[in-house]
Amino acid sequence: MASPTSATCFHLGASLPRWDVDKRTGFVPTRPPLGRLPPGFEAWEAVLESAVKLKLQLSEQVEKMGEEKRSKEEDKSRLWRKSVGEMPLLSIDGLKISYEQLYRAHHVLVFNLHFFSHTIPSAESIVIPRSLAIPLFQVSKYLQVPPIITYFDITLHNWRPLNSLPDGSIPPIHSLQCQTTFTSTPDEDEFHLLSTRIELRGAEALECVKLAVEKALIAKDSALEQAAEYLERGVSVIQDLRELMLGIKGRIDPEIFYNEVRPWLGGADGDLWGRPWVFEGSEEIEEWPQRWYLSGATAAQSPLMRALDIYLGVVGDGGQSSSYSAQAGKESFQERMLSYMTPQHRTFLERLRQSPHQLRALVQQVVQERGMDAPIVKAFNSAVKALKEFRDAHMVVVTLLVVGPARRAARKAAEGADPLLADGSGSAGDREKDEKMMQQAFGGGDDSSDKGALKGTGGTDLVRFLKGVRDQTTRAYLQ
Ligand code: HEM
Repeated sequence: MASPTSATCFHLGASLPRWDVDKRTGFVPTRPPLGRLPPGFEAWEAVLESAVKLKLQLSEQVEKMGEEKRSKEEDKSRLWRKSVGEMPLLSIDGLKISYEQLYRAHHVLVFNLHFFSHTIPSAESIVIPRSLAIPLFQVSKYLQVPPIITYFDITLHNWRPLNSLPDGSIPPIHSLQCQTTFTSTPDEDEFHLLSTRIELRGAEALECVKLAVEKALIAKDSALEQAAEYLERGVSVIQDLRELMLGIKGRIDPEIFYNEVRPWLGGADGDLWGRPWVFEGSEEIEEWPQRWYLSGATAAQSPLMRALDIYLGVVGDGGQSSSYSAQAGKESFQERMLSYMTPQHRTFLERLRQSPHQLRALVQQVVQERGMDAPIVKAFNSAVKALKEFRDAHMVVVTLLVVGPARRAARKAAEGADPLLADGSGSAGDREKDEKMMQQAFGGGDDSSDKGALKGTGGTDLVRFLKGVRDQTTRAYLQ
């Protein structure tokens, strides 16, 4: 087995700050994200503030309202969109002095973009005015992230502590609130903050696995024992992530989530009426990177989950059909998700993936030399099991919040009733009921032939996709 060199032990620890990754908070910034742009950018902030205060409604909801209410909502959103068109065209030069300002600018502009696009009546086309489109494209180009709402905007950079934080302390996971939501509902707050909490708690798992790699490289008895101990600690953190995930039950009303929150996060490729999003003036942006995608925000863009997958060898299982491997001529979904992350996080993950010292390979070597009973082998398999169980919990939550409401809506629609009047029966549900529903959703055969397959906000055929990733995780077990 390879012995460590200073370079190999050094490879991640020293580079953490450079990649915007902290060993205490992971991919979440250590300080609360900026809450407001400097006064010169007040026009963008004011428009966002007014969208939130006006409680703008999704056009798909408005079109189901009675005539009077509908026309009131349409007038309200039309006036708001007019105010967006009347914003001055601001130069972004003044923002370039700090990443915090640029991140806040992206956050504000993409919330404005989604308020704008998702309130346009179905009979009208979606044309984003220059006053919004041009600065959004400029900021996105500067940051090298897509001009659309991403996980970074709604999760990693969308929180503030409930109480002020003493200098140097890390954000307390249970005492946070969102900076911006579309619906001002506690359900939406909980939804975004769940991922923020998981990212924050998960930082310790990353650190443990990183230390386990460093110890495993030494390959001596005592170092391998220490590596196993670090991995076991990582296992208990991943188990905490599962508890956090399941703890969401009862805190988000599935019908509110499915009908009122989730549609706001949809991207340019997911319009219900198939309309393109036209960005006025975007052709004036020089050297615009053509490869950017414009799908909606999804936690599949989570750098934490990707890092755990890389560490535990879930990524890169040589050519087997999976969400990480591309089909001929097509980038895989997971590859595409990388392009929604910041270049710092992308590079961090790419470095991790290309590292010549992969934990799974190191542990595999131990299997050959010492057999399956070696503590590090058992600890590695426990970590894979914990990650698989986290994915099972995720599928329970997806069943509760997406599959269940979608089925109820389809049933009501087929019966000719208004799907929005569904009884919300998914909100309580005991464990047995959840699991039965999950079995029905995920337990059957491959639904790839289902033309009307349910889509995630990231654009996947979600049942098939999530089953695939779970199976891929089980393939990482060592035996
Ligand atoms: C709470 C409500 C949640 C819902 C309704 C939900 C829904 C979904 C859906 C529909 C997908 C399929 C991809 C797509 O968007 O097209 C997905 C994928 C994914 N989600 Fe979630 N999700 C939730 C929470 C989370 C959280 C808190 C995390 C972790 C931070 C997470 C991590 C992932 C990952 C990593 C994927 C990619 C597939 C995988 O690696 O297992 N999700 N999610």
